[in-house]
Amino acid sequence: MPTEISEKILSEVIKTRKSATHKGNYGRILLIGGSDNYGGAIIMATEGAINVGAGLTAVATHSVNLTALHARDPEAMFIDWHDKGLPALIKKMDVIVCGPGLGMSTMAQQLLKILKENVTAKQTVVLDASALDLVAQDKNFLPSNAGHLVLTPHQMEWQRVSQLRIPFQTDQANLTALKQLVPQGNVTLILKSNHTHVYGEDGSVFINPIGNPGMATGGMGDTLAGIVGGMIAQFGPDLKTILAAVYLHSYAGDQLYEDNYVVKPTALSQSLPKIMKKYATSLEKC
Ligand SMILES: NC(=O)C1=CN([C@@H]2O[C@H](COP(=O)(O)OP(=O)(O)OC[C@H]3O[C@@H](n4cnc5c(N)ncnc54)[C@H](OP(=O)(O)O)[C@@H]3O)[C@@H](O)[C@H]2O)[C@@H](O)CC1
Ligand SMILES: Nc1ncnc2c1ncn2[C@@H]1O[C@H](COP(=O)(O)OP(=O)(O)O)[C@@H](O)[C@H]1O
Ligand SMILES: [Mg+2]
Repeated sequence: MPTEISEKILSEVIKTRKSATHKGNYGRILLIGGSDNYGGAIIMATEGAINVGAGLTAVATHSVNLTALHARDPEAMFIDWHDKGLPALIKKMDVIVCGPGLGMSTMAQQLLKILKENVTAKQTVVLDASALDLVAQDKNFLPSNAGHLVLTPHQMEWQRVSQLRIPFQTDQANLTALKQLVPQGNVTLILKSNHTHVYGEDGSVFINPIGNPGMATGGMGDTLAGIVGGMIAQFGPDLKTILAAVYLHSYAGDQLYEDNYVVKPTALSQSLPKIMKKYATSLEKC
């Protein structure tokens, strides 16, 4: 039976910030994605990362997305995904999130190749959306040399990657498929649904008991990918950080759903700093 993630994970993971710190202490994150059709996806992922407090956030995307990105999020740095400086930038990062709105083009494939060639064991890679669909087509795209991998498929993306049809995605089958995909085991699977399951590298299984159907709207998973990346950038790639990120996303969604019919991903991101302050403060008082 999976263990339920509970509210206490938030105060366990979210730390009150110390005075003698600067942005470099809260992690560097690069988000890669956003084709000419799907710019919104990488912007929503970026908003997730910025609003959980990543210290420095950079975005590698199609140049057509620059104005929209900077109009919404001047906190984010930008690099054209064709830029020859991308490999050097990847090397400077703590966390790389790849996939939201990436698409399936030759360029998208090239970007995954560049990521794989430049990532090191000190870094965490979060793969979402199109990046997972490309891995489903060719397992060589998996950046297995990263120190830690986090995969965030929805059920259909996981079907494509694991070859397990949705009704057959049981915890045991998912763990077996994950082991086959990443035999070295430095991987966490966040299998998204109305009650997301999280599979740790030690074979542990967790279920998220919260969340709501107001969250069933395009961009909600992109936002989660950014939240997961931003939390790891600050608090490290432990399973607890990942569980806290999943819980926080749904907790914020539930707060908004109390008096909104639909939960907009951008509104969810806006609400995160206040929620995090509350949980960090409660730890301070202990
Ligand atoms: N604003 C933007 O720029 C946005 C851009 N986006 C970008 O679009 C790209 C494609 O990603 P995608 O997720 O939209 O398409 P795909 O992978 O084909 O999945 C849909 C298929 O899976 C099925 N399905 C079954 N179970 C499911 C489940 N639990 N959750 C979800 N789906 C489930 C589902 O079933 P059906 O609806 O038919 O019942 C359907 O057949 C990717 O790069 C992404 O980042 C989006 O992020 C949106 C906002
Ligand atoms: N009915 C629901 N109840 C709870 N959470 C939901 C529901 N529908 C969607 N979600 C959440 O929204 C997110 C959807 O992810 P995904 O399908 O990748 O969205 P997108 O690709 O459009 O950004 C997941 O985190 C999922 O858990
Ligand atoms: Mg998605």
